[in-house]
Amino acid sequence: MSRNGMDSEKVRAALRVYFIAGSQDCLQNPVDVLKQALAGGITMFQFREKGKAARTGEQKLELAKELQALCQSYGVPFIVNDDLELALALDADGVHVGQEDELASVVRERMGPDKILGVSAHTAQEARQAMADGADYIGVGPIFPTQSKADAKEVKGPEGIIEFRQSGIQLPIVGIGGITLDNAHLVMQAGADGVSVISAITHATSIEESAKRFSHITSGNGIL
Ligand SMILES: Cc1ncc(COP(=O)(O)OP(=O)(O)O)c(N)n1
Ligand SMILES: Cc1ncsc1CCOP(=O)(O)O
Ligand SMILES: [Mg+2]
Repeated sequence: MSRNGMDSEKVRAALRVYFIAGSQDCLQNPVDVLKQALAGGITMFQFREKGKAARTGEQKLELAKELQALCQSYGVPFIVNDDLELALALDADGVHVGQEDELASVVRERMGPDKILGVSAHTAQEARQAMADGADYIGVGPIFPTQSKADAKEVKGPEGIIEFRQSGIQLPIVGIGGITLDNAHLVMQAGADGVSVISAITHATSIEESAKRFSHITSGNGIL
């Protein structure tokens, strides 16, 4: 057991197919989207209700509760993006913060040792700081160009993950940004423990099939 409660091997396993979504990403009811993604085998879910079309206040809270209950029924961790107060109110499984959000050290302090803390890191220095702050994993990206985040930083390519590993970062890493069924294997080969995906699942013709294929690719079985 690591000092942050969740065993790092369990974190690595949970990162394999890390689905992220909010209502702004979905072409159908987000509850139905998550149901299909769970049926397809996603291993972790991040509630990221963000942007102009996002729900706020009571509507955001109600949606979060519904999505959390679904995750619980599958035994899949439910992580909240950015909103520490919401995560605390729901007793969510964890929080993901970026460099412009609440300080990771504060999030760890307020959530306690047993919750999952994810931090976005763009440099090895940020990754080391995240570890010192009690992060369980780091999100590295955008690996490829993305349409899902307007203020995304410059594209890193899978090389970005290779560089992190070469500089000695051993924390669990999930790649994010523009990851599809065609390029996910490159992210895993670069040294990531998993892939974080929004549009390749939310916009898929079959959400369940897309999640299943990501699961297959990230389990080391190659491209279907
Ligand atoms: C798994 C994962 N990695 C990175 C991010 C991006 O976080 P951040 O940089 O704070 O940007 P927003 O998602 O808040 O717009 C993430 N959400 N998840
Ligand atoms: C939240 C986030 N952070 C970096 S890229 C990104 C969006 C990823 O979305 P997509 O999988 O649709 O490219
Ligand atoms: Mg953020």
